[in-house]
Amino acid sequence: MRIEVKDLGKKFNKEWIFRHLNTEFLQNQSYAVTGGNGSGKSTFIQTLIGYIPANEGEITFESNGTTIPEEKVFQHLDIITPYLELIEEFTLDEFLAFHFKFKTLSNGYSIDDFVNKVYLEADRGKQIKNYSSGMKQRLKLGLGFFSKSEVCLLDEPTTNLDEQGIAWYLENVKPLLGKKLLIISSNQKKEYDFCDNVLHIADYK
Ligand SMILES: Nc1ncnc2c1ncn2[C@@H]1O[C@H](COP(=O)(O)OP(=O)(O)OP(=O)(O)O)[C@@H](O)[C@H]1O
Repeated sequence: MRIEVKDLGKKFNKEWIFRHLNTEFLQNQSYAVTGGNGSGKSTFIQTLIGYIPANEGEITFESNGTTIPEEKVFQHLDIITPYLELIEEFTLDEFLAFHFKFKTLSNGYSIDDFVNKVYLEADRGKQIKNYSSGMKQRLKLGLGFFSKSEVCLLDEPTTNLDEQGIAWYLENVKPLLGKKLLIISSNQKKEYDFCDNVLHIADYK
């Protein structure tokens, strides 16, 4: 998987958040997208995956030299963001049965393995709306960590995690290095200091 970004620009009203952004994201490499609060990290991630439209430029997703049609891009990636809503009415078991109809677990993983990995065994029959914010975040991150998708995008990954949760994040994100195309949007060094490449969003003002 390779993502090519050509002359990308996004503005809200008359203000450019970023402009003339040219870069590429290569298979099995890791990238941090950094910048202060309000610099445009989340906007960039959302524009990259087509969740919000760009005002200028082009984004191409390629697999084995073939362009992936826009409507199929989602089959290749997991995106974990604070604005991603879980289906709160579902219990964990119901949610995972639904989610993994569309996505595939990592090789050799079962739903039970997934539940163990995100430390939610005791809560699998509970509706997600009754989870704490940290439990929801562990579940969301697990969807990126323990899936077979080639691309994992993490926006502010340790939001709502306590010290133990942050240690769990680091323990599980690092094995993805060299195995997935990993893009982490963050302004906290400890969330991304293991990445091979850094993109400062403010360089594209
Ligand atoms: N839907 C929107 N309409 C208008 N302005 C927006 C919208 N979404 C974001 N912005 C503006 O775009 C700028 C970048 O916001 P963004 O959320 O991408 O920053 P960020 O780097 O992710 O910030 P943080 O670190 O605080 O999460 C901000 O000035 C924000 O107010």
